[in-house]
Amino acid sequence: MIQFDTPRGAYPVTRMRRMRRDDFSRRLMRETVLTPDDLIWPIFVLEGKGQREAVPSMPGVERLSIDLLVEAAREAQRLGIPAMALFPVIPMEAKSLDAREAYNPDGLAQRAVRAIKNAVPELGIITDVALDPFTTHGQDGLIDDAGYVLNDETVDVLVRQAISHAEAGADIVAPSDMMDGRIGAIRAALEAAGHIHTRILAYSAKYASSYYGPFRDAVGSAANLGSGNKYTYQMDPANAEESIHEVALDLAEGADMVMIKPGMPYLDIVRRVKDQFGVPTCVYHVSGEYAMLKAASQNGWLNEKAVVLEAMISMKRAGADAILTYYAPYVARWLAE
Ligand SMILES: NCc1[nH]cc(CCC(=O)O)c1CC(=O)O
Ligand SMILES: [Mg+2]
Repeated sequence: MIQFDTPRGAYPVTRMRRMRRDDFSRRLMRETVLTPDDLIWPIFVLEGKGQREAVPSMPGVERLSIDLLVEAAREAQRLGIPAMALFPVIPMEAKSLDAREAYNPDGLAQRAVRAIKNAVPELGIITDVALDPFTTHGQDGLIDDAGYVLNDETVDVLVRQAISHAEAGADIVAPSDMMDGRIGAIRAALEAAGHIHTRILAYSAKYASSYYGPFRDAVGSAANLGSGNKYTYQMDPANAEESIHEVALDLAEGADMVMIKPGMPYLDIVRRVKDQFGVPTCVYHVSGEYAMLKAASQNGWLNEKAVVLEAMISMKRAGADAILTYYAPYVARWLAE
């Protein structure tokens, strides 16, 4: 037997395992809790009636027509999920170079908002403010002859889109495009139009991530984007300090909440932002993260419930106040068991 002539640290006065021994003491010292209040449920919305389409790269996620979306909203309410985020799937014939369908008062997103607010008024509705579902090229903005995404011209369209969402009854508008100055422009327009209660969830630190692939399949922008990329507006995954600069600007321009995206590979950013600003901080557990966990679970390689709940608690532990995740209804059901 090895003989130690000096005490090994603080042992045995301090035995870290004492508190871990029993369930009651583990519960007493648990630092982070997860509840359905932490969840935002993203849903893809389709034209038509009674339409339900699977997303091949996201097993378990479906695109729903508005009538079925309203059923899902009732389910969210029953499960105690505070809010839903809507992502419209726009038919090719409604896409254009100027993305004018984005601010059509009778567009798919605007009709979806009205239908849900009519049926389930207490459920928070978040709309995506970005042009990629509406452009023929799949970029989040208007482009010049060289294909460069124009900032200020795009912001003008985003403002019209955000106002049309607020007029339809959206509680939160969420610009996910990464143009400069759009938060300030949208805030000013909302105030001027009397929408002083409409919250802005700013995608402040949105990275140019390859984890968005399944989402682009789901909304059908992958084919339009082709071999294009979003490097001239979304952030470089190598950067962290820049996220602080981005968040500071969006808060100064009037954001109520900020979003870090993607989720698990970017938890260092979540922690930095939360520590630095102490504002409502959301994290987007994106489509590729969903696809990875789902695929491994379907193969029997991971225990789905265990790994998903671990992913959720990790995002909260990093400082997230709310988690936007395709797993939201699963998580709410597991928490209710
Ligand atoms: N405005 C685009 C948008 N909004 C949400 C996502 C991705 C979300 C996900 O992967 O779940 C994207 C993709 C992109 O930037 O190309
Ligand atoms: Mg910015």
